[in-house]
Amino acid sequence: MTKGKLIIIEAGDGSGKATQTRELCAHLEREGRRVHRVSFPDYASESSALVRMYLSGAFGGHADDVNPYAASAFFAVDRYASYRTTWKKWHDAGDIILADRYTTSNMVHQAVKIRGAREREAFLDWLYDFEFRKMGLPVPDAVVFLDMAPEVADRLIAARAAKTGAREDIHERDKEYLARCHAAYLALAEKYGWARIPCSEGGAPRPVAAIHEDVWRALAPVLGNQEETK
Ligand SMILES: Nc1ncnc2c1ncn2[C@@H]1O[C@H](COP(=O)(O)OP(=O)(O)OP(=O)(O)O)[C@@H](O)[C@H]1O
Ligand SMILES: Cc1cn([C@H]2C[C@H](O)[C@@H](COP(=O)(O)O)O2)c(=O)[nH]c1=O
Repeated sequence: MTKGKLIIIEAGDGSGKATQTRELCAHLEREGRRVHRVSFPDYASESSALVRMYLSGAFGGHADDVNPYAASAFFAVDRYASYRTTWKKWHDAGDIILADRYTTSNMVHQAVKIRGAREREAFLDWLYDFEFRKMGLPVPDAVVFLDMAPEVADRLIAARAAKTGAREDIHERDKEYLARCHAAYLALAEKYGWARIPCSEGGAPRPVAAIHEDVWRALAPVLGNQEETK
């Protein structure tokens, strides 16, 4: 059976993933494509209980307090539940699935806790085996990395928090950790051929529509887009 396409929108915290996933979904819908959005963690589901405990500091107030294997398992289990209860049927039917974060977030946000290069590689091998082979989650067809400078993302998070009153989680409030994550995103994008889209210049975010145009163009070979951006 031909499965659908699984496209991942990845980036550091507050870098525009939800915004660009929405833009891409709306564009594909205008083209008459069958497309669905999912996002991880799946905060609305009870399957994310351990993730919520971890991010709110129940196991320690710093990201590095929780070993990456344990934390990765929390996120992977949440993904498995979402796949089996929600989007497997759409993927099996040949639809396009747009995911705001995926295993790729564990590859960055958990792997950076491991300082040694050899140990980090061993972790990435373990993670691939755990999520894709043992759990049977689908391997993405394409990964788009939104490259927003950490200091710009930080301002976007602060502006959003001022509007919504949302509290920063243990990852978001650790700026040194977020800078390590950004460096890891750059390295993994290069290593795995993720499409890197520059999202800020001169200390400011690029316009949402301009970023979307680049995302659209980057995905044309995978999605078979018929036309340029509208
Ligand atoms: N290119 C942009 N220019 C200006 N503001 C933006 C841009 N992209 C996103 N924003 C705003 O920045 C904030 C963060 O964006 P968004 O929620 O899309 O990021 P995210 O990566 O999904 O965040 P998180 O990692 O916290 O889930 C939102 O308030 C959004 O409206
Ligand atoms: C899915 C997933 C996420 N993470 C990390 C990445 C972020 O720092 C948080 C989630 O925060 P968001 O602002 O709600 O996107 O969790 C991870 O380490 N592993 C994962 O699989």
